[in-house]
Amino acid sequence: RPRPPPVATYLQPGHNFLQATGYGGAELHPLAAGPRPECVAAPAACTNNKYRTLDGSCNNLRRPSWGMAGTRYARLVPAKYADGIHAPPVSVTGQPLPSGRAISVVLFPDVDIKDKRWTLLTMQWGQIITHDMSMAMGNTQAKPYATECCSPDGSVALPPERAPGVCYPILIPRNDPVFAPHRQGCMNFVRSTTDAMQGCGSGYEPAEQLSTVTSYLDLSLVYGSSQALSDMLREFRGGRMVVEVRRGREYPPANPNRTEVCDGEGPGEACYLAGDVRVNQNPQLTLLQVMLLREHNRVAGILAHLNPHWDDETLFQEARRICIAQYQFISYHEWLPLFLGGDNLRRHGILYKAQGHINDYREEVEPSVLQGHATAAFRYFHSLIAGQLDLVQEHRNSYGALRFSDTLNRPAVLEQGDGLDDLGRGLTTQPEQASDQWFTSEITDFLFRSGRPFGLDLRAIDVQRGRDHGLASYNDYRQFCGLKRAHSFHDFQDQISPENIEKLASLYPHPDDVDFTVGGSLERHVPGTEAGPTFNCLLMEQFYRTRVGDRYFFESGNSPYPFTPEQLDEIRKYSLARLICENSDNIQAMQPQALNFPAHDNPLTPCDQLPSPDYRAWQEAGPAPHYSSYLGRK
Ligand code: HEM
Ligand SMILES: [Ca+2]
Repeated sequence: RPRPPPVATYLQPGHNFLQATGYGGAELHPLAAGPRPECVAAPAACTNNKYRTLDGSCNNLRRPSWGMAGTRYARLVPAKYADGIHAPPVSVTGQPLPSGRAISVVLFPDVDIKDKRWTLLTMQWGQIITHDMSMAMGNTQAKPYATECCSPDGSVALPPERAPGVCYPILIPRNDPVFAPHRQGCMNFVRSTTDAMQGCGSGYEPAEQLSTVTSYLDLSLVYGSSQALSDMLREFRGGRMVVEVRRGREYPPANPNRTEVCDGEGPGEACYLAGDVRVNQNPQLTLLQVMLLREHNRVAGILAHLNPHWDDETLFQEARRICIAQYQFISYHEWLPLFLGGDNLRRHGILYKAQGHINDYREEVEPSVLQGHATAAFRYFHSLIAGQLDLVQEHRNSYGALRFSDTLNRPAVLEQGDGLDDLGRGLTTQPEQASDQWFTSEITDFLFRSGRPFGLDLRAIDVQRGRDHGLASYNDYRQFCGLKRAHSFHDFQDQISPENIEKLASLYPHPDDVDFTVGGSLERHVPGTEAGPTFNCLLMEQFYRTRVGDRYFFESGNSPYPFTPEQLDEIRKYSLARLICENSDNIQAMQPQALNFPAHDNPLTPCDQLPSPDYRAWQEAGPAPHYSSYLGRK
C-alpha cells in the first residue's frame, strides 16, 4: 500500500521555504559568483535612472549585470558535466543515458486529458512569461540572436577539442557560424553551437549558458532586450511603437528576417518583428504579443491626451512603465496563484494582499533565471499545450479548429477574416490540457514540421537541453529542496507512482542518473498547486527572485520612481480580460476571470463594464480633459 506522500519540508506549516533554499539563494554556486560571462559588457558605472534600461543593466546598482540580457543563467546546484567542463553527463555507472526520445516515448505519451478549471489562456500566458524571462542562446529558436550576439565579425575560430562534432546532442544545422571567440571582455571564451556552452577564464571551467533576454518581467518581449532593437521598434512620435495599420487595426511591423523565423508562402504572408525573436512561433502567442503592443500605443495615446506637454521620450517611458506594471500585476496576482497557490505565495513573500506600496526589494537577491527553473521546472507546463486551437464566435460557439502543428511560425491566420478575435475567444473558452505526465503529440511528434509528415519532439529536447546545460540530477534537486535523497529507485516512491518508478528503472542504469526534467515531471502534485514538491521549490524560488530582485517591481515604494498609492490602486484594477477586450479587433464581451471558463459566477460581461484603470491618476497639473474623450474603447 503506497504511503501518503510526505510534505516537502519547505511546504510544512511554519517552515520558511526561503530559508530552506538559502534565502532563497544567497547560496549561489560559487562559480556563478566568479567572472561573469557576458555577451555584452555591463556599464562600468550606473546612474540611478527613473526608468528601467532596455537591456536590464543597472537594475541592481551594485551588480549592474544582474538580470541583464546576454548574461548567464544562475545555478543553485553545481553543474554536472561528464568531463567536468562541458560534455553532457553519462550514467554514474559509465553506461550511456537513455535518449531523450526514448524517455519521451515511454514516459510522456499523448493522453488527452483536459483541464477542468482553466482556459487555454492559462497556458499561453505562461509562455509569454517564459519569453520575457529567458532564452538560451543555443535553444531551438535562438539562431538569429546567437549569431548576432556572439560572432559579430562572422569569424569562426575553434579550439580543436571543441570542434564541430565533438558534442551535438541536439540536431541543429552544423554550419551555424556560432563557434566564435567572444565579443568583448572575455576573449578566451568559447561556445559550442547546440547548447551555448561557455567556459570563461582559461576556457576550462564548467560551461555556463547565456540567456539572450532580460530576466526581469519587464515586457522585453515587446520592447526588446537591447537599446538597438528597442530603437528599431519605436516610432519616436507620441511615445508610440511602430505598427502597420491594416483594415484599421494595428499589427507589428514586418520582420526583415522572415526566411529565418517564419514558414509560409513568401513575402506576402504576415511575419512580424517584435521585442522577442520567438514572436511568430504559434498564433496564440503572437496574438498576445499583438495585444500587448496595441496596449502600449493605447496607453501612450491616453497619456498624450492627458499630458499634452509630454515629449515622445516621456510618453514612451511612462506608457512602458504602466504597461509593465499592469503586466506584472496580472502575472503575480491573476496567473501565478493558479500554479503555486495563493496561500503558499503569500506565506513566502511572493504575493501580498495589500494596498499601497510593498517595499520588499532586496539588492542581495540575484534575479537571473535559474537553470533548474528554465531548463526543467517551467518546461513541465509544456504539458498544458493543446493539440488544436478552437475558433470561437461572439456567442461562444466554436465553428472549427486549427491543428496546432499546422500553425507554427505562420501567424498570418490572425489577419485572415476574424482570425484574431476567433482565436482570442478560443483562448478564453477552450480548456488547456491538464498539468500532468501527458504531452500532446502535436509537440512530441510534429513540432515545427512545416508541412512535413513529422517534426521534432519537444519533450525529448527538454530532456536533452537539461543535459547540455549540465543540469544536476533529479536526486540532487530533491536533496536541495529538502526531500530525502534516493538510494534506490524504490526510494522515489514518496513522490512517484510504482508504475513510473518501474519505467524509470527500465530506462536508467542508476537512480542518480534520472534527469531533473524527468523525475520532476512524474511527481504527484502538491495539493493546491500544479506541480510536485521539487518543481514547486524551483518555481517558488524563481518567482521570489524575479520579484524581490527587481528594483523596479511595480508595487515597490523604494524604486527610484515609485507609483503613487493612488496610481497603484488603478493598476490593481487591470485584468487579462481587460487586456483582451481592449485590444482585440471586435470582441464585445469577456468573462472577468479570463483564466476560468465563463460560468454563472464568471459571466460574459460587456467589455466596457470590466474594471479598468483610470489613467487620470497620471495627469500632471492642468485642466482635466473631458473623461469620455479618452476612455472610449479602440
Ligand atoms: C505554446 C506552445 C509552446 C511551444 C510550441 C513551445 C516550444 C518551445 C521550444 C521549441 C523551446 C526551445 C527548446 C530548446 O531548444 O531547448 C521552448 C523552451 C521553453 N519553454 Fe516552451 N513552448 C510552448 C509553451 C510553453 C509554456 C506554456 C511554458 C511554461 C509555462 C513554456 C516554457 C518553456 C521554457 C521555460 C523554455 C526554456 C526557455 C529558455 O531557453 O530559457 N513553454 N519551448
Ligand atoms: Ca524580460
